[in-house]
Amino acid sequence: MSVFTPLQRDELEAFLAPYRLGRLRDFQGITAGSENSNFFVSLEQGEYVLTLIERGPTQDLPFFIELLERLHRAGLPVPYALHSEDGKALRELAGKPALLQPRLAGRHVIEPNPHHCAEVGRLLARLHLATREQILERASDRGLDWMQEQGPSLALNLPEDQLPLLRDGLAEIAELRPKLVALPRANLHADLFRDNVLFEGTHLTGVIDFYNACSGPMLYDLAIAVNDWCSHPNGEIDPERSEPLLAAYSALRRFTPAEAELWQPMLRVACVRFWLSRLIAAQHFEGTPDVQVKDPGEFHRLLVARQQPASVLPFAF
Ligand SMILES: Nc1ncnc2c1ncn2[C@@H]1O[C@H](COP(=O)(O)OP(=O)(O)OP(=O)(O)O)[C@@H](O)[C@H]1O
Ligand SMILES: N[C@@H](CCO)C(=O)O
Repeated sequence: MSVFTPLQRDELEAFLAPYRLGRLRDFQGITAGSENSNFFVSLEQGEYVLTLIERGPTQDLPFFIELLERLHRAGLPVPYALHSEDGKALRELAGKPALLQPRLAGRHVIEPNPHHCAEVGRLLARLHLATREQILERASDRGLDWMQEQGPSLALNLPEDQLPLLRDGLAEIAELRPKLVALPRANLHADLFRDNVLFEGTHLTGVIDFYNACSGPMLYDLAIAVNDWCSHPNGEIDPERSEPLLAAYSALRRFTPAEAELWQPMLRVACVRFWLSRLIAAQHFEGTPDVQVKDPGEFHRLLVARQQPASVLPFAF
């Protein structure tokens, strides 16, 4: 279970009182998640999720709050920070920045089918369309510069046979950087994995965990999503899932020729990003009880598979 900061009932009750949502019925730490501490909180007036922010610069929290507020107003199924009676959305609990959000319905889908993938494509297009005219600027703290900074030292601990792949991935990012940053931009979720989306049947009911959200090239969000939602266990892309995802997206926002040209490299950039962050997480938390560590090897496999042309962006229709 990934609860880095355990809570006592009385400190939680004191924290919740100013929301005026009734008495605390129950609360429990959430087992999923690997970055922040999350709790399901049952109050007399409903079900909520409490998040204690465990990493990242706290000066960025107003960005997340404003982005989610805007997406909520645009009708997207996202959590948003509730305000306490004195008007505060961002508060503090156990020495950590803390947010209380409505609990969204639905469950994570581990084995998505083409319908789930089409829903994810539509959701991403709606997110980009809702923000691209008036982008809330925030550079990712795990962006291209971060990859170039972290990559070489993380490479030192890699098995010999994995080194060239990472080195080539970083060289490609350095070479393509000017083209990548010139692609059409919007606000991005930047972490749209299966464990950040909720479904009831094939209906998408929630998108959570916006703590990697940033401004950047929209194509990057698609690459992240396709890598996670549409890959076979051997790392290869499954066109039965990637094509509906990309088609549903492009029905709402057409891809540009520049995006089509950079699609394969962008899939690789997204592999490098999560390969590196998982290597860091494994270094810090491997063997730590109750902390979920995701396999860095998964993104090694995906990056191997992405050396061959993997999927085509439907920019022509
Ligand atoms: N608003 C919400 N409504 C319903 N469930 C939620 C909500 N927020 C979080 N959860 C549940 O809590 C789990 C962990 O949340 P989250 O993914 O935000 O954790 P994290 O540690 O910040 O992220 P991650 O490891 O995915 O980067 C989710 O998988 C989901 O089951
Ligand atoms: N979604 C990420 C973890 C949070 O950034 C991963 O699967 O590595």
